[in-house]
Amino acid sequence: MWRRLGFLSPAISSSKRQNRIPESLKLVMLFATDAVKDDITASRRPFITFVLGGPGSGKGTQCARIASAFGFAHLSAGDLLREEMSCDSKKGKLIRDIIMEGKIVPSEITVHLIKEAIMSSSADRFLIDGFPRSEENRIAFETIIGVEPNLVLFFDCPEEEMVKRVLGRNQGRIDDNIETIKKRLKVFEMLNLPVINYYSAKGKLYKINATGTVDEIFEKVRHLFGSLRP
Ligand SMILES: Nc1ncnc2c1ncn2[C@@H]1O[C@H](COP(=O)(O)OP(=O)(O)O)[C@@H](O)[C@H]1O
Ligand SMILES: O=c1ccn([C@@H]2O[C@H](COP(=O)(O)OP(=O)(O)O)[C@@H](O)[C@H]2O)c(=O)[nH]1
Ligand SMILES: [Mg+2]
Repeated sequence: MWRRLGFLSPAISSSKRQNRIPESLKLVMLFATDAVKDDITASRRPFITFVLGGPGSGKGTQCARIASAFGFAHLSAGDLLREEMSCDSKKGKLIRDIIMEGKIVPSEITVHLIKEAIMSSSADRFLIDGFPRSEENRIAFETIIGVEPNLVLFFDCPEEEMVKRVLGRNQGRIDDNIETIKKRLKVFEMLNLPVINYYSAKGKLYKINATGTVDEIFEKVRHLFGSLRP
């Protein structure tokens, strides 16, 4: 059942550049001592699935189905950020500006929100939807939270289909417009594909062809989760 995928073709040759860790994040990592990590991992070791794919590939839709069929808690990084963005604060405004530009919010903000959400849940299995979006995100999560994902799902969808879906989403999102979508697709290719390649090389990636109906795609996902014993 477990398909081990080889390397996907590297999208860019400059992934090293993307690995640079900003000084502010280095400091957070320095203080991510074992005591802090133990917050999450001391009493339990939750089963963690990262759910990746470009904008409109169907991550949120499939996560909702997986959550209800297999008892996972669904944490959408984008939803957590949008909630924080609605606060009338400096941080809220920073997040809004970054999302509007289709860029990636600093890792320490996103990892903190995910950590809080995991800690306030009693679930033993989590879907982390739309994260990590860059190698820097991935390294921050693994350093600060202190665990690696058990499984990484990648919804592989042609750009044309993703654009069509996002433009039809109709949820009033500030980033669901053609200008921002173009930027998000570039960011996905430049920063997210290296993360996908990383987990592929580690044998943790499960790639799903995300074309077809929601039911057809869920059938493939159901097959995978049905074979797991988390
Ligand atoms: N397989 C599918 N076929 C057609 N439309 C879909 C499919 N899966 C999701 N959608 C629709 O496409 C839009 C984007 O889906 P969503 O799950 O929000 O994607 P993502 O979280 O990856 O951005 C939504 O309006 C959703 O209803
Ligand atoms: O870990 C994350 C998740 C999301 N975002 C930002 O939030 C936006 C929307 O993310 P979401 O996952 O909701 O979009 P989707 O891919 O589902 O359309 C992204 O384009 C980014 O600007 C981010 O910076 N870090
Ligand atoms: Mg989504």
